[in-house]
Amino acid sequence: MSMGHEVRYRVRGGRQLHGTVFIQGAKNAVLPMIGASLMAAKGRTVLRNVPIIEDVRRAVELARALGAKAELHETERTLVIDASSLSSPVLPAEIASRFRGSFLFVPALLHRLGEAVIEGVGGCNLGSRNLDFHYNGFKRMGATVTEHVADNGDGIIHIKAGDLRGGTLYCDTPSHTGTENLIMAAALAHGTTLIKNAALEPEVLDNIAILQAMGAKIGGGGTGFITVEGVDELTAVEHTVMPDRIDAGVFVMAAAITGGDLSLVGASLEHLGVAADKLEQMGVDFNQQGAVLQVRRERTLRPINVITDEYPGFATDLQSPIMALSCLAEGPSYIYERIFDGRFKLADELGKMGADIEVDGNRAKVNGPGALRGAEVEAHDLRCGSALVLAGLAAEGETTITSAYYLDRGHAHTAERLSQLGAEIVREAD
Ligand SMILES: CC(=O)N[C@H]1[C@@H](OP(=O)(O)OP(=O)(O)OC[C@H]2O[C@@H](n3ccc(=O)[nH]c3=O)[C@H](O)[C@@H]2O)O[C@H](CO)[C@@H](O)[C@@H]1O
Ligand SMILES: C=C(OP(=O)(O)O)C(=O)O
Repeated sequence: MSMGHEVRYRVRGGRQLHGTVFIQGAKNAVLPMIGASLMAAKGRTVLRNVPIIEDVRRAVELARALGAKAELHETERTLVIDASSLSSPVLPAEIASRFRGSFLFVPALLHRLGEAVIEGVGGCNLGSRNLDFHYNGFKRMGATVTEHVADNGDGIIHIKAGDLRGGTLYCDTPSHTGTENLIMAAALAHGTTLIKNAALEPEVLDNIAILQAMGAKIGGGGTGFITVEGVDELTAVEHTVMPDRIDAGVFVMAAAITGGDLSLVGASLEHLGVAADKLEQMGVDFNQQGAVLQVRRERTLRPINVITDEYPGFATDLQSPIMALSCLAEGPSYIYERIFDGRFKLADELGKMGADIEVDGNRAKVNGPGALRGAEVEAHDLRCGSALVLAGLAAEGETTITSAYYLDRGHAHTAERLSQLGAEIVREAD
């Protein structure tokens, strides 16, 4: 992926973190909401608590490339979208291939323009990441999907909507964006849709909430069986994006890896699912006080067993961060990655910092405890990046993290927020 510029983080380890940190709005909630806002043929959608991350900047560029008006007010963390002028069905590769969430714009294009042309879909490279549940669902609703090869050799996918009608749809496994895309496609389709094996993630529920406010008729959110009764139009609304549970999880682990204590504004123990229990077993103390989650780690870190799963299981996006944390645990930790087949490149990077990790397919054994030392390491994907920042916070000496655009895809103001808590970290871009 071409970045345009190189982003690096430099971290000097050894400082305990203390203080209060604001958890950003959720990346995986705001991206489908931007897609949803493009379904409103008139009016302006106002999204609040928008995380100022690279994926949101790309989504704004993409919305504009499609003809919508989109203004990101960074200080106010507010995004205003007027999709009345939506005019192009083409998701151009140079923007869309930089983030996975671009595919969440497809339902709006199908309903508003009758077609979508996909030149590329991006996101973190985590092994095979198929979209068959999405395509199969669109097809069952009456769309046709064709693929041809462009002059430059790239595959281009053309979806023609025809007259989308409700039906019985399913996900083979409860896909997060797959569920969101099928709900959005069904929201303006004729008739009723049933989606079986739907995802239960809190971000899916937040997306259902904004769609309901827009006028969509959706039932069964959070149960695995979602019903959608198609309506004729959706109206623009104002909505506040939920807090990012992965950002929260990373700050919990920043407290844990440095032996500090933090107040996380907006973090919810419930949204952490099984990750909260695993962190507690490792030695983290939690105290939920309304919408502020207090965390501290005073005890020795104990080793852990992690199996990633769909919500409320252990989130795959927190798997890399907990691998970094488990390097310091008193004994061997076992990690089984069930969602993505290419998410262990981090092990080699942590190895450069002195960690002892054995990888066998989708299973890893982290032989703790081992002291981490600063090194030059590469963020191969977003969560690899956040894990390396955590490792850097605990390492002796300086850690330089390159390819850190990936980290900026999903975390806002990382260096500023950590510095305020006492960390020594700077971001450099050239
Ligand atoms: C923008 C966004 O919300 N990204 C999140 C979303 O990604 P995303 O929605 O892409 O993840 P999915 O839940 O769809 O993918 C889970 C698994 O299902 C497979 N699959 C998925 C769809 C499909 O049509 N066919 C198929 O085989 C994938 O290859 C993967 O192995 O959920 C992931 C899992 O919680 C998170 O890591 C990502 O941060
Ligand atoms: C895999 C991730 O995101 P995306 O689906 O946007 O690539 C992630 O957030 O770690």
